[in-house]
Amino acid sequence: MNEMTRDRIGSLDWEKHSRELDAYGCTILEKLIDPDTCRALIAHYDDPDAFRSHIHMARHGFGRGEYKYFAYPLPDIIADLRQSLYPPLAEIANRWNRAMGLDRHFPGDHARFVVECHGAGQTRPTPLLLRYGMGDYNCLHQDVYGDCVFPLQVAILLSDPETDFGGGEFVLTEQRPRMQSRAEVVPLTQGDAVIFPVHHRPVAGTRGTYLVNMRHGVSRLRAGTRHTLGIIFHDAK
Ligand SMILES: O=C(O)CCC(=O)C(=O)O
Ligand SMILES: [Fe+2]
Repeated sequence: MNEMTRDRIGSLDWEKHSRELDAYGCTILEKLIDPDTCRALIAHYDDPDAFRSHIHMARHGFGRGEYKYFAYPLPDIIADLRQSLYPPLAEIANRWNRAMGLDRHFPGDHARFVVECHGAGQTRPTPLLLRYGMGDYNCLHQDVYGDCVFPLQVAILLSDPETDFGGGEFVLTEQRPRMQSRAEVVPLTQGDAVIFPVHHRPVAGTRGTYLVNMRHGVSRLRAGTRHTLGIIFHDAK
């Protein structure tokens, strides 16, 4: 693993990010990726050998725009990010499971978790690059690909909202039992990563902990082109 990525991620203020995830259902890692690396990642989009599949969202009713799932072996930087981001997130996921009274315990390192996914028949990699042009959007959704689910995921904005695109905000919605839904718009600058729940999270209420259902998506692009890197920790069937 790349020492720099691991050290940088290890030295982040995980107590703060953990608190923000508990309070709001999302947290931002500012400037996780530098602009040169963002551009290098965007350039991968046109490499035909890097991906296992190419999805046109409109064909599936997912929105408008496209994305590609990376093939194994992942490019080094993506493998590094997936491995380095996983351990602090597994601690949060395990704490959340305890709060929800679930037995499920996630192993401390990603390689061991991937073995569990593979055992459940989920063997295809899920990190993806997304590309949106003017008028494109991503409908609210949940990235569940089977029974083996790691409950947190990360999206990294590779484009610069100052110069590359307009609109295209990252949006989260939170459906609370017997209550109206809450929306969160996440302001990202180039290289920022947002951490958010895949499908639900626990919220501490006056009468104990309850589960809220979460979805994420992207609002319509008003101008330009927007690229994102998505890091999902479970593999797919
Ligand atoms: O483009 C985005 O910001 C959202 C991408 C997404 O849905 C994901 O990474 O799972
Ligand atoms: Fe997604």
